[in-house]
Amino acid sequence: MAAIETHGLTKRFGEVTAVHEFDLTVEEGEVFGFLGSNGAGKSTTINMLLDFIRPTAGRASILGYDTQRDPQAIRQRIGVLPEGYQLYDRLTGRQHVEFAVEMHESDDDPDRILDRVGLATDGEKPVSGFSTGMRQRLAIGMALVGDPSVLILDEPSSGLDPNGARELRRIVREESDSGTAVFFSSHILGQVESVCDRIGIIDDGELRKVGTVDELNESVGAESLLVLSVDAVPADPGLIDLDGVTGVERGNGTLRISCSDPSMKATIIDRVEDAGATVTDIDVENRSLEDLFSEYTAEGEYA
Ligand SMILES: Nc1ncnc2c1ncn2[C@@H]1O[C@H](COP(=O)(O)OP(=O)(O)OP(=O)(O)O)[C@@H](O)[C@H]1O
Repeated sequence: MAAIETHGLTKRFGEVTAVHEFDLTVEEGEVFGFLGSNGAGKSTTINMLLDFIRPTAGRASILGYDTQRDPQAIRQRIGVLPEGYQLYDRLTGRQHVEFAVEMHESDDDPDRILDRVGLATDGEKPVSGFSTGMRQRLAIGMALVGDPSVLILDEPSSGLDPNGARELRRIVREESDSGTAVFFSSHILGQVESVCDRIGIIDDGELRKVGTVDELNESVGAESLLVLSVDAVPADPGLIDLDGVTGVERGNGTLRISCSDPSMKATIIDRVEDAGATVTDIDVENRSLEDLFSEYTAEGEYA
């Protein structure tokens, strides 16, 4: 049974389509990176999975339970690090974990949880004295309570220093090794790339690409980036209409053209010169996953 499954999941807020027809499957034990820049639709998707908001269309299930019909059954089986979680300054770290243990009716040992997130010696301190990273660790610890089958982590690395981020990756891998599916939402490629089995890139409410890191690297490796220096950037040389051209970015005196068919380079240069520009230099760069991500997320830069 899939850990998370969505079919045509859609959410509109008035004119804004925050999530458009997402079809996603996350398998048991899989670490799925949900990658997108601010406003891409990540939190809206998570809020629908948690039944905090209702979809405009489509449906979702977690561990076979429908998110709208069986939210209670889902809550008992998942751990969540929500966006904008709240901690109580007066309470200690340990009290927070104890609270989570009670809520889950679990028999987890709070000290073991605190130890897993590197707060073993800070458990008796009030949270008011916690740094941002310590708060984040505590919130992650609370999400681990009850041995969840699915972990949903919204921007789990925010506030963590490099050590904390490494510890988080270790925890995520441990959870995955024990069969827990992890839905890891982030806007930082490096954090997703280093720990996730598969990545979904979302932008502007659309799921643009899904694959393993290797698959995504392969798909982008087939592409090259042609950088043309020009005396004047032509208004619209119509490059995007050419077969094999997947993106065009206009810069100051440059045109950066993503192109999946290397034999198109001469045609592209002809088009640019036909549009009245003189090409003064030509450079070809290999593409990386980073480029793919920025291509899908750089607002309005690629036409
Ligand atoms: N309650 C709401 N009412 C109106 N628009 C909303 C609402 N919630 C989200 N949106 C819009 O939906 C889009 C997706 O927002 P969402 O918060 O899901 O993005 P995100 O990927 O989680 O970004 P961030 O990392 O900044 O939280 C944005 O355009 C946002 O402005």
